[in-house]
Amino acid sequence: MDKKGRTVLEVGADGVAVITLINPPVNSLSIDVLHSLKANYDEALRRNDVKAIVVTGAKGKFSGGFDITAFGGVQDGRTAAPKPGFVSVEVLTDTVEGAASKPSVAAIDGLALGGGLEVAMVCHARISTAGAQLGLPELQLGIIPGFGGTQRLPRLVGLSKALEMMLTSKPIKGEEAYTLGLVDAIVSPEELISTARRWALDILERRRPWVASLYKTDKIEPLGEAREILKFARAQARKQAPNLKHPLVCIGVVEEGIVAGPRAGLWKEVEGFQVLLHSDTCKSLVHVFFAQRGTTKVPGVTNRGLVPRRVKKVAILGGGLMGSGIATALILSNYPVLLKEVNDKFLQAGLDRVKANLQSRVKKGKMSQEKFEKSMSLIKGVLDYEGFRDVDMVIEAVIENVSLKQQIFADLENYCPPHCILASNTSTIDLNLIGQKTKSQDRIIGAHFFSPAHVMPLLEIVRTERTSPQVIVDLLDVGKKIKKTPVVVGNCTGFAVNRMFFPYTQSAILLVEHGVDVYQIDKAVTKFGMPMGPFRLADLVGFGVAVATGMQYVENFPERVYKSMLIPLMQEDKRAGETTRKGFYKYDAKRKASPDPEIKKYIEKSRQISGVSIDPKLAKLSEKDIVEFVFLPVVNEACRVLDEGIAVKAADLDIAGIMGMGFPPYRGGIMFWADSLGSKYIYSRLQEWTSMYGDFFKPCTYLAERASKGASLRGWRPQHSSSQATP
Ligand SMILES: C[C@H](O)CC(=O)SCCNC(=O)CCNC(=O)[C@H](O)C(C)(C)COP(=O)(O)OP(=O)(O)OC[C@H]1O[C@@H](n2cnc3c(N)ncnc32)[C@H](O)[C@@H]1OP(=O)(O)O
Repeated sequence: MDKKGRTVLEVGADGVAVITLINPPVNSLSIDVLHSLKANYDEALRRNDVKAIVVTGAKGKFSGGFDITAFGGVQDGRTAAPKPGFVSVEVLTDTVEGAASKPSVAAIDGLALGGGLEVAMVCHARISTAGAQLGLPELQLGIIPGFGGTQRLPRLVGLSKALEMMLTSKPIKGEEAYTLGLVDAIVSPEELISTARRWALDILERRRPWVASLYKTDKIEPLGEAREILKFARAQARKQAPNLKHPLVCIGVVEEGIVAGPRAGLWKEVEGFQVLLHSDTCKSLVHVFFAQRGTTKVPGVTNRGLVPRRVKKVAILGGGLMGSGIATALILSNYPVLLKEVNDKFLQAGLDRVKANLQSRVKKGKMSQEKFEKSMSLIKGVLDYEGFRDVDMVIEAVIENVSLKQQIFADLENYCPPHCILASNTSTIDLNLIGQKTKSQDRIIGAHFFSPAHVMPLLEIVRTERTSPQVIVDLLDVGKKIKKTPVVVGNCTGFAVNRMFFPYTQSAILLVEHGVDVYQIDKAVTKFGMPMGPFRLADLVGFGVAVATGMQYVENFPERVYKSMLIPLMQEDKRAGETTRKGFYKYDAKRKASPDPEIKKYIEKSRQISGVSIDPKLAKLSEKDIVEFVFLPVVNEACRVLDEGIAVKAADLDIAGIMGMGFPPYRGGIMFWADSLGSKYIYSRLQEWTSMYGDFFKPCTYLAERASKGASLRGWRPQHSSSQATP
């Protein structure tokens, strides 16, 4: 079998051996790289012409850490992993760090993450470039550092900072690493290797200290203080991520090192790593890691060798909540933007919203005043189309009105240059309809942002059967530049996210009409990991939107809409959600939600209209049952979305749900989670509920087929990856 990566050893006339990690694209530490690293180290330590060692990574990147593609194989036993503790203790601690006669220096450029930084911390000094990223992001994958990072990082930067870096998974830049003492010098990329070589010789000749990080004690806080820090970190972890064990394991392992000594800590790390590697959380988060990177791989589009065209100027139509949010996202990434409105008043309001969005960043310390001013200088308000003659992309974000949008697109065709991308932020209207009065169907595309657009990470890119691949590639590139995760989907009611999650509120309402408590549902769903339950979400979005969306669904999927008057009844009484201070919850002046007993009367009335009576079986629903009632219809709709080719692959739906709705990533996404329950189980539950509560729950053909074979829901790719899909 082909080897996956290697290291090379080169010995210079100065007696310094440079060992280079080579495994593109990020020089990850595959099992082959680790074996090769050990072999080269053994050789360097053995050879008489080698006095000192420098470790570095090829092509300006030290290492992105352990090879994440190897996780699956190790988890299911296909890949023979080295025995526990072999890399961490035997190779890195006892051979490299413990080398009695030859010092090692890490030369870091680009990135040193996870296992990469752990290898560097084992060296006796670290030289870095200013822009390099250093961090231990293992927790984002559901594991803890496994090559001694939990022990060495606190000894190099102190306990508080080390815990912060590990628990948030956020890397730091070389400059900060130098201030903290994680690296010993900052140099330019050109001087990196030569400085590291000299440094290694200086250590050998005792002109610089020979430091084994594992045994440093000067940065570690005294025991009493350390215990307080650990206690605080534990409380925070329990509060922020009550469903997750691995942050607590990490804190426990760090504590062991402080209380019982670093070697005991190393072994506890080995033990914790092994257990977590096989956890469902790790499997889910690794899936999410690759799924997120996979959204930009669209068969028939991104494999054609098309190069994204440069978008130099963007125009946005509409300065409302969405338009101003989109404008904010664009100027934050240095795109010059024209914001068009219909009159001065609206225009000023739009510009003010953009300003407020940026100011809130300044207030939170996330943006400097200088960057604020620079960003604001990139936006220009206009009232006509004159400035549109040299824009490369337009994003329309006006109200959801078909004839208005048709007129706008016809105007755009007249004013914008012929190459200009014509995007709409519609969340409901058919893009074919929007472009009906133009001859530019090939450059019409959906750019569906989620509110608030400058914060939410998802960008649904909606293609019609006529959108050209070049335009999709262009928008994918813009999406990446404005730091969104783009997911390419087909044209249908609600596209992927809203369509999948329409049944989310629907089944919750069905349960309520059958006697389940509103707040019990929200509690079960938030405990499962959603940022908020369906009722709190409905309040946030506002009932106006809920009713309008509901109508779209009744029109397009009448057979599977649960028709309830609950929301319209409340809306009639001017309870329309958070903005009216009353919805399913009541809100105080600070918008804090609390349950409202008054909603009982609306529920009673809507129950009567629906002709539904309280079902005593549902009165004692467990939290698990509530979660399944709410999410299995979402899975059912997701299956339809996949089967119709609206989504290219199931993993895209996982990411869409995570990024667009806040589905907990540690459950892997909606389809990944569904497969953990099994298609047979889901099918049988939906069937049972269909017989009891009607066709709202009826499993779709795709789900029925998969269940009959006992097959996974994800392991299938649509034959037609086109956007064409009729609901
Ligand atoms: C024992 C140890 O303690 C355990 C570990 O080390 S676990 C690993 C810890 N390391 C990490 O978590 C880092 C993960 N990687 C990242 O955060 C980012 O990829 C990065 C910052 C390195 C680069 O980001 P960016 O430049 O935006 O490129 P990105 O698209 O993410 O990655 C480029 C490619 O490298 C791959 N890649 C990145 N890190 C990888 C890794 N550690 N292993 C395998 N592949 C990796 C990506 O999958 C992607 O592949 P693709 O082109 O086929 O999609």
